[in-house]
Amino acid sequence: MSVLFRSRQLVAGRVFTTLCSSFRPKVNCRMAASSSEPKTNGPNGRYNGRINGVEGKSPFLIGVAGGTASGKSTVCKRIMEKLGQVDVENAQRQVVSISQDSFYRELTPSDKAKADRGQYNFDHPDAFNEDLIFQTLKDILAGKKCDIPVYDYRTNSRCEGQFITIYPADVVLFEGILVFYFPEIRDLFHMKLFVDTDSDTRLARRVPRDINERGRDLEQVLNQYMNYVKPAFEEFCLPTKKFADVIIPRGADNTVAIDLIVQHIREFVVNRKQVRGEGQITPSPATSPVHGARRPNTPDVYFKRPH
Ligand SMILES: Nc1ncnc2c1ncn2[C@@H]1O[C@H](COP(=O)(O)OP(=O)(O)O)[C@@H](O)[C@H]1O
Ligand SMILES: Nc1ccn([C@@H]2O[C@H](COP(=O)(O)O)[C@@H](O)[C@H]2O)c(=O)n1
Repeated sequence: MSVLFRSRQLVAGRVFTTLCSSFRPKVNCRMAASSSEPKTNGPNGRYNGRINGVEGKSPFLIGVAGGTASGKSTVCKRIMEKLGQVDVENAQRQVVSISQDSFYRELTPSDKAKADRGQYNFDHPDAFNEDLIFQTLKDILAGKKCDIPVYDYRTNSRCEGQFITIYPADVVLFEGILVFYFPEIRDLFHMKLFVDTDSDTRLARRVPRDINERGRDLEQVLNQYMNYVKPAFEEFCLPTKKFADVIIPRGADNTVAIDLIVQHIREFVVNRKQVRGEGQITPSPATSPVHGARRPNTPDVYFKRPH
């Protein structure tokens, strides 16, 4: 196994400076399933000697942070595509992606007026409903079905009465600019990714996106960027890069990094389904395992707890 990881590290080059420690085997699931063994507590005592602490019912929760327009949602989409999950009906999905933007606080009338003038700081941690994020992720980890608010950037508010239902899944991706900012939330993730795209590229992507998709004009986008987005990125988002297990330079262009992450997810899912005696996740034909197919019954494919 260590040979495999060493060769993976060489393939990925500088991308995976922390990946090796993420993959370091600490719990063999076959052993962990035994009730006679000593219990091994992970962050928040969640593991307790079993996969995610609840005998395979809890999803593998992945946090995906990074600056605005770094490609967080695109990376999540690529991961889902490679796992053959994009065309799967919502209720049947084994891998789901949720945006932190769904958890912006409802604005007071005066804040709403500020937001309409581009003078509200949506990049400050206070703009997010931290308690709702925490409770939602706890519910997801408990295997509960959850309703996530739908957010409308054009009105700077939630869409009244509209929710996306998240059904219990094997893997949940939670992406956003400040997903690693709040310690209690950060500690919930089993794996933490940081999408590291250079700031000129991010601005060049944000401008057309905000104009075309978020109903803004050029002046508003640039003012907001200079007054709020850039300073908040430096103060609140960038310092959270140090919490990442895997840093992904160039975002979705970095197919090597994405393939390695997908491989890790697949190993988790395969192992859990073995433990539960179920079928396996269906990879899309486009999926390209970095080191080729591996036999699912051999011990080296059992999920290795990342922390
Ligand atoms: N690798 C890429 N090459 C070109 N455009 C990209 C790439 N990744 C993302 N984009 C575009 O940049 C914009 C922001 O990407 P997105 O994934 O939504 O970022 P984030 O979720 O970090 O805000 C979108 O318009 C997206 O289509
Ligand atoms: N009403 C809003 C809410 C958020 N924003 C900006 O969105 C950015 C976060 O989303 P990304 O997809 O870019 O990660 C954040 O930088 C906010 O400035 C907004 O403009 N309006």
